[in-house]
Amino acid sequence: MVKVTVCGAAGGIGQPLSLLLKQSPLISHLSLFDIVNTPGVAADLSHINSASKVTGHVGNEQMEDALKDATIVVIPAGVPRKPGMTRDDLFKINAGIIRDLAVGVAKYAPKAFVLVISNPVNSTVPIVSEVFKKHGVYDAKKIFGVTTLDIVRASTFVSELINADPAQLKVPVVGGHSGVTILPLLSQVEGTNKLTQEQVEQVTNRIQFGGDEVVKAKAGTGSATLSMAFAGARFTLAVLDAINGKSGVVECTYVNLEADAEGAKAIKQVVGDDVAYFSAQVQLGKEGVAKINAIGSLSDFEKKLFEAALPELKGNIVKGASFITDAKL
Ligand SMILES: NC(=O)C1=CN([C@@H]2O[C@H](COP(=O)(O)OP(=O)(O)OC[C@H]3O[C@@H](n4cnc5c(N)ncnc54)[C@H](O)[C@@H]3O)[C@@H](O)[C@H]2O)C=CC1
Ligand SMILES: O=C([O-])CC(=O)C(=O)O
Repeated sequence: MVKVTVCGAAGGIGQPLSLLLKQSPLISHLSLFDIVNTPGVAADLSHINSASKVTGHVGNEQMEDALKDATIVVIPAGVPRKPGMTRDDLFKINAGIIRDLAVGVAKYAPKAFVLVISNPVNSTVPIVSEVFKKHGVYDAKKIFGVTTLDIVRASTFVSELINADPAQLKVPVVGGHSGVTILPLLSQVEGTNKLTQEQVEQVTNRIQFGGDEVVKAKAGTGSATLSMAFAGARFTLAVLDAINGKSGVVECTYVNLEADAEGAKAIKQVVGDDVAYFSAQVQLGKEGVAKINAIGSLSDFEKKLFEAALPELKGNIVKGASFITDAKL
């Protein structure tokens, strides 16, 4: 039995993400949790003729049923940005939402893989980790920040420039998931040597601020939901493939570097000892993180991007972790 619970399932990301997951034969029970509207979403999705069972759960009193025995918990719960806001501006509201959901997961599904979509990801992942530590159920190998949308965007934008197939083109994007902390490594992609430095800088900026492009176009009605649902489903299905024993599953994802002490060594040589969380190319296995791959070679331009990213990333991590370490749960 593979149960996947989506927390925030009635939202802009939650609904299309649940639709995509309903199509997967790897899932036997899709459990939809939110503070509103999940009975309707669940009734609707349950008419789709794929094998999985769909259940809807609303509010804290139904949280245990929603979460218990879950193999994977995906969390797109919380408020999205409006124009003019940074992802960090969401901390005020989303930190508390993520803390409370993490307490529920730590109590009712302590062995689940937790996939955090809610922003600011750079801080919400440390929040989940610290809650799990306080409950004595922490396993760094199983808690992931979903940065797949950065990878999806990078494949799209770069392939337009080098005339490649976007579905096949892999562009590593490491670091964090906000503005300058998003670090696309174009120099590692075959075919990008054709680009001028100006093109490299422009497309790097577009990847870093792709979220803002959508926020602006949606003009106050929210941020990326459909492309995020696609990216979230891709990452969830990759985790499921790895759980099912598929080898060679590698995705960029934001993890605590403790998840692979050996792999972390090479990364820390580049980012320093005091960066606890980093999105890297991660090999996924049955137990979660199997190996964190090295960052690889960087161009001079990319080295400068790292310098700009690290102070903000470290600040975001400390802000998230101390929200829990300084609190009583
Ligand atoms: N990691 C990434 O790449 C991306 C992250 N996001 C983030 O995802 C989050 C959700 O975005 P949208 O779906 O557009 O927002 P939305 O407002 O459309 O949906 C959020 C859902 O969360 C629910 N919710 C609120 N508090 C809850 C709680 N305590 N328990 C369960 N559910 C709760 C709401 O009722 C709502 O249905 C935002 O924080 C956004 O910034 C968005 C795009 C990309
Ligand atoms: O930009 C936002 O606020 C939502 C997000 O994380 C993204 O689209 O990458």
